[in-house]
Amino acid sequence: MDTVHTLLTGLGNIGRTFLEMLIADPERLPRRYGFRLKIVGVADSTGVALDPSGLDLAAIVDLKRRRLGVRELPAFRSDLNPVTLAQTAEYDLVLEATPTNLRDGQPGLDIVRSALQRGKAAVLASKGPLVLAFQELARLSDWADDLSPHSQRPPLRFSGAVGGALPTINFGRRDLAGAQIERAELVVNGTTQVILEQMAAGADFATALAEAQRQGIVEPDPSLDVDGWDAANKLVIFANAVLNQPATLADVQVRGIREVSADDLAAAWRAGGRISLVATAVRQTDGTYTLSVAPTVLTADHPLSRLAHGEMGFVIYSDSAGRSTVSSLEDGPLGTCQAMLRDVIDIRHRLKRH
Ligand SMILES: NC(=O)C1=CN([C@@H]2O[C@H](COP(=O)(O)OP(=O)(O)OC[C@H]3O[C@@H](n4cnc5c(N)ncnc54)[C@H](OP(=O)(O)O)[C@@H]3O)[C@@H](O)[C@H]2O)C=CC1
Ligand SMILES: N[C@@H](CC=O)C(=O)O
Repeated sequence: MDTVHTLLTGLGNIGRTFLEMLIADPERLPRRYGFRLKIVGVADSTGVALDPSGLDLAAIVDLKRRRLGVRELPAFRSDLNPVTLAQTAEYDLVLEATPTNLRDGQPGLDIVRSALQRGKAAVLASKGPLVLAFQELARLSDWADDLSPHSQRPPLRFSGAVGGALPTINFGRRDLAGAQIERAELVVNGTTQVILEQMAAGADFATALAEAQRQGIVEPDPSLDVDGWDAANKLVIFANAVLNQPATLADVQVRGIREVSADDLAAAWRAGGRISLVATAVRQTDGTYTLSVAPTVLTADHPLSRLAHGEMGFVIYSDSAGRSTVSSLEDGPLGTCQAMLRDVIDIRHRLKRH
């Protein structure tokens, strides 16, 4: 049985849920895919634990549920931080789920950079490294070879970073290959979906935000969701990864949901539609895309107007595939963890070929 030695950085809603998912069915990967994930290193804000023979996942989950840190673990390493862990440990793959930091992308950026520089694979849930350094990370990884299965560069995957289980990146790159995307409308922020639905049902903003937080989908800094930056992050990643446009946040016009009123919401719902925070890319005659994020009225005839219960979705118009609509109703952070797992399985298949 093959073993993929793995680091997991960030043990919050995503990192902890990922471990719970592994614990819930430990035989799923070996049975169906012929390999095991062995978590040899973890990191949270209290530090790093490392055990080359494999950490006790149940103990880590128990610790995090009690809001304690990895410094309590017997395998705690006071001489390491998350970046030096990625730089020095023996492993095959890093799963990165620390907070999205739009100032300098740290610590996620140096974790992923170090892993790729050492030829290790990386799977990200966090968006900061991709938003701030997509082109650099692409050059270090198999993105430089257009994800060729024959690439000798380490694999980089992040399908969960752009809408969790919603297959935004995979669909755009793989299933629309050969088509020219004319317009993409992405509803990829679950938090604002929940807030706007709760407010439409009569809740005030604070109560609506608290409900999204209870579901475990709000960013550590909720203004990233509410002010549109999480959706803008995802649009920047989509632009780089799918539209081949090396966009940055400066290229996106961003408006969040703070000015949406209960009256606006009620009017949209009464008319059979809804309001969602939509990230839009529109192809211009020169081949570039304009990028924007804004609360948008989706009238009853819009393909995404039926999204409900925090559901996310996208509609993409292309020259040859016509109109493609995909949606995903996820159970809190678990959908993102599934997306990370599908990335791991994809990577495993690629590495096995070499
Ligand atoms: N929640 C979701 O539904 C989704 C989240 N994401 C992305 O995944 C990432 C994690 O999100 P989420 O799990 O919700 O966030 P949380 O705030 O729940 O967890 C963040 C984790 O990172 C740890 N951490 C904070 N600072 C550092 C540091 N300097 N070094 C190492 N670890 C650190 C925290 O430690 P401690 O436990 O000690 O506080 C915590 O374990 C974010 O980038 C987010 O954008 C992507 C898709 C969906
Ligand atoms: N805060 C994000 C989490 C996933 O990226 C959201 O609400 O969608």
